[in-house]
Amino acid sequence: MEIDLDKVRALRVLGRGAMGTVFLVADSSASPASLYALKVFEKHSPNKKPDADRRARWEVSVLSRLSHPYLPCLIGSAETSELLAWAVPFCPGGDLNTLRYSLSDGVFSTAAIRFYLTEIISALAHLHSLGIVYRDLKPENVLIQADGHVTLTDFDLSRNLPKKQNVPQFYSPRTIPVEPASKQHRRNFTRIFFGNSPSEYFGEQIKKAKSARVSPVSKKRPSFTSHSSGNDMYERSFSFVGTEEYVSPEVVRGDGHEFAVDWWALGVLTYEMAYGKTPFKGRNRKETFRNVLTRQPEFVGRRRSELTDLIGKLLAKDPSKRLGFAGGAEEVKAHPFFSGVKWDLLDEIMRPPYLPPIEDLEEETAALESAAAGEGFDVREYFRQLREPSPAMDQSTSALTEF
Ligand SMILES: Nc1ncnc2c1ncn2[C@@H]1O[C@H](COP(=O)(O)OP(=O)(O)OP(=O)(O)O)[C@@H](O)[C@H]1O
Repeated sequence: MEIDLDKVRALRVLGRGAMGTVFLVADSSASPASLYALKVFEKHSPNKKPDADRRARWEVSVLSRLSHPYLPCLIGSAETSELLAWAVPFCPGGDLNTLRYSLSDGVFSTAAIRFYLTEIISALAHLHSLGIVYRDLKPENVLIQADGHVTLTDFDLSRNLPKKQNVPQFYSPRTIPVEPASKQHRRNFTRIFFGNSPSEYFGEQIKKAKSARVSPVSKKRPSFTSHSSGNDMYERSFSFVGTEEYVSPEVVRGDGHEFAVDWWALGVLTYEMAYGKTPFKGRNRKETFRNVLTRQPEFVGRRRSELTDLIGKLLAKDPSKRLGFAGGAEEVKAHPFFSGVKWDLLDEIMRPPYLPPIEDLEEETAALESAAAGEGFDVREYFRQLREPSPAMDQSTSALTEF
């Protein structure tokens, strides 16, 4: 659907990321007016990351293919000479990271972990079935819908892994760009998208780490190789992307990676939900990556259980030994931690452990009322004023730009 930006009033900024600004908007072209999240990418922003244009369009194309209760759908998009904007359903419940911080002890109960994992696995299974590897699973990207169920967000780092055909051979080493931490994360997470091997970045450190590796890594490698995952042959990607504490050993090593990176990230996320911290965090990035390569997760204060067994299997350093590598999502679902889960009836049977507070939900009604009363601002004007602030800048927009 083509969104008519003349009919859209932005009510507030929901968040900012490397790719763009996300607004809560009311669209009066529908009757009654509808509320959604509008992600806006500025085409000519001076802070634009290399390749951002392609990644923004990629995100839109991924969204247009999704149809799953725990994944966002593309409501519509709009493009001007300055902006690319796309709309997805608004999730009023915040994200899993914020939710964890709101808990008194900062960790989820085993039952809550099982609930969230089943929905995330179900969403990953759908992505993988489309040949899409997500590559950015972390609590901040797990949003909570109004009914307490999850939605994964942020697909600009995802990647299509085409089935093996004629394997392209191209590989051009270049300097490794590290994305500056532009996003106001609640913790110091920097997303990384290196073009190729990170070894230049690591220097000596990676060599030390490499010497501790169990499986030898070929020094000579093509940009793509193939292997069998489930019933299909998929290529592997060699780009170095992800979020520091969530990147897998094969990404750190620059070995090439495929769907198993998502199962690794699921292991990190599960650990964080259970222990309130990620398993490999070091004092700096180099130490974190060395830990990713060499250190085993510590299960301090917890008896060995199906949960710790699941985490250990998802965090297998060798991707070919990792849960989910050979058998995909079905293999992960079959782990004893999920015994009794009715995977086909998740929405009907599973009750969310937490629901967004009623005040947060009432925001929707209030937002629609204020939009009907003519409040809000034009997103095109918002960016124009950011570029050329004028003394006459509208008070409400001014406050929002300082958000
Ligand atoms: N559907 C939504 N409902 C509510 N809030 C949302 C929604 N989508 C995104 N947000 C908010 O906007 C923030 C930025 O969104 P998103 O992560 O998609 O942007 P990004 O530019 O791709 O970020 P990143 O730097 O992680 O790539 C999120 O962290 C979240 O707080």
